[in-house]
Amino acid sequence: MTRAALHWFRDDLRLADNPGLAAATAHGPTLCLYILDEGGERRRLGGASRWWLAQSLRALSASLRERGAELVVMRADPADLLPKLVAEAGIDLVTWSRRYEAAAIALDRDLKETLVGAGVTVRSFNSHLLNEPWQVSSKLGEPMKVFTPYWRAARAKGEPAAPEPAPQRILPLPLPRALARAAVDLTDLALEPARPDWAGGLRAEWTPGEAGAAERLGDFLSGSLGGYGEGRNRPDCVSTSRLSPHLRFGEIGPRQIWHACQTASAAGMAAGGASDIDKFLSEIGWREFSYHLLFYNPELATKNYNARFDAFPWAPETQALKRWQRGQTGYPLVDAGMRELWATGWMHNRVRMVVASFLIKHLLIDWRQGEDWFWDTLVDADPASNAASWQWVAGSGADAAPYYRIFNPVTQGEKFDPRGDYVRRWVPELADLDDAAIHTPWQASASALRDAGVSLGETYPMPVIDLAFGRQRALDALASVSGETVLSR
Ligand SMILES: Cc1cc2nc3c(=O)[nH]c(=O)nc-3n(C[C@H](O)[C@H](O)[C@H](O)COP(=O)(O)OP(=O)(O)OC[C@H]3O[C@@H](n4cnc5c(N)ncnc54)[C@H](O)[C@@H]3O)c2cc1C
Repeated sequence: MTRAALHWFRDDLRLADNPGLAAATAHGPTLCLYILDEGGERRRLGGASRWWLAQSLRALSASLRERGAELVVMRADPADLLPKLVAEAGIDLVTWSRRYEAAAIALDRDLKETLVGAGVTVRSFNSHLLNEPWQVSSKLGEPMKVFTPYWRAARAKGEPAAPEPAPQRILPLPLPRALARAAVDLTDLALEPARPDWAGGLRAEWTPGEAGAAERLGDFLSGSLGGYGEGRNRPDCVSTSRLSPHLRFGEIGPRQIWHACQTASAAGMAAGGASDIDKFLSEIGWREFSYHLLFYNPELATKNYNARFDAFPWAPETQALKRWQRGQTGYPLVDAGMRELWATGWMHNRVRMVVASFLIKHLLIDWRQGEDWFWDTLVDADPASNAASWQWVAGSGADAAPYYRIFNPVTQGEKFDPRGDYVRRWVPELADLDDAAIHTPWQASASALRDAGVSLGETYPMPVIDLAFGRQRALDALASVSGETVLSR
């Protein structure tokens, strides 16, 4: 029997450290396939993610071509397409990297059953995580609910396997003639915005694809890893790796990041010391923990992890949500973050926490509205990390920040953007205010505002809500569902 393989690319858009691709190409001529599947139960990708996906597929296609293969792209229901394709092409091995959302798991399970029933070998692999959700558990064998013991247990498992290099050459398996017409050009997928083309800021900021991810990692290890433990809180400098969208689409995997940290450190090439590396890897640990939570709580993006929050008295829909989305709340740090998100598809973690807390607590808007907006606008919108992080800020999640921890956008700005550089970059109409007023324009004197060319209510909005009022309203709302009275602190 001739040997022929198919590797189905999904959230593993890379050649190196891709064990499914390696197994397929070692088996025989390989069909490299990506399917855009928008019909099933899986959540449709948001706009920024669709843009990223288009660039990433383009990069993957070019790397495959350099190694002799083609990326075949189709828009289809995988449950229909794959059995037909495998039969037509005489494929006897199908490989893929595992996914962890309930709808994807169900699809993969059913498909595997069908293919195996047809005599095809199906092999699935882990390329997305250091540890798959079921590999870490409490001493009683139960899912973990608290990050610190989770991460301790994960680290106790030892070093992750060393990443495999990319295959040098790939023997291509041509698409059978009967299905050739089902293949589409990337542009036919209409993943990128046309009119209006809002992606200019994304293009300027990012280089999607495996090579772009490797470059980001290299720059980080020799740059902002130094002092990461402290610096990671500063949105006014490049203080973190910005690897999140690359990880989201599997252009790089956590095993590669882990080993690159160790190698750079051993070679004296890492800008940071052991504590910076530990802190950085523990952030990768939060990503792992989020997948652990998602796997055991498939409705993490829509349902309160802590059911006590089901009765939470959210405020009725107002214009406030729109003002938050557009970066027009009148609080400079919040507005800077929301505008950075709109322009680049990304926002610094510290600012994500501040804008999320402001929406949920000061504006009393259901965290799901914020999660949804981030899902549409983030290039790193991730089914696990986005949902887990929103629930973390809301206080409804696992190991969450207590609901009564309410970030004050003014003091957060003064602490983490002390000279106002971040605000000046993203809220240019405030650029000429002096440092003392940059986070509180409504408190500036009339002459300071005039000198800076700021006219409140015209060139920049008045605050959408009074902070003390919003804070107390949030605490009262909490008391109504928990019976806890939290004194203002
Ligand atoms: C409300 C809210 C929503 C978020 N939504 C997402 C999301 O959709 N996708 C996403 O990847 N991250 C999300 N995060 C987590 C975090 O903000 C981003 O991962 C981080 O800002 C990405 O920047 P970086 O790559 O420079 O991070 P670095 O500091 O360089 O961290 C390295 C990697 O660790 C992971 N990581 C870091 N912090 C976290 C965290 N708190 N939770 C989970 N993983 C983390 C990311 O994969 C990141 O790339 C969210 C945080 C909040 C508060």
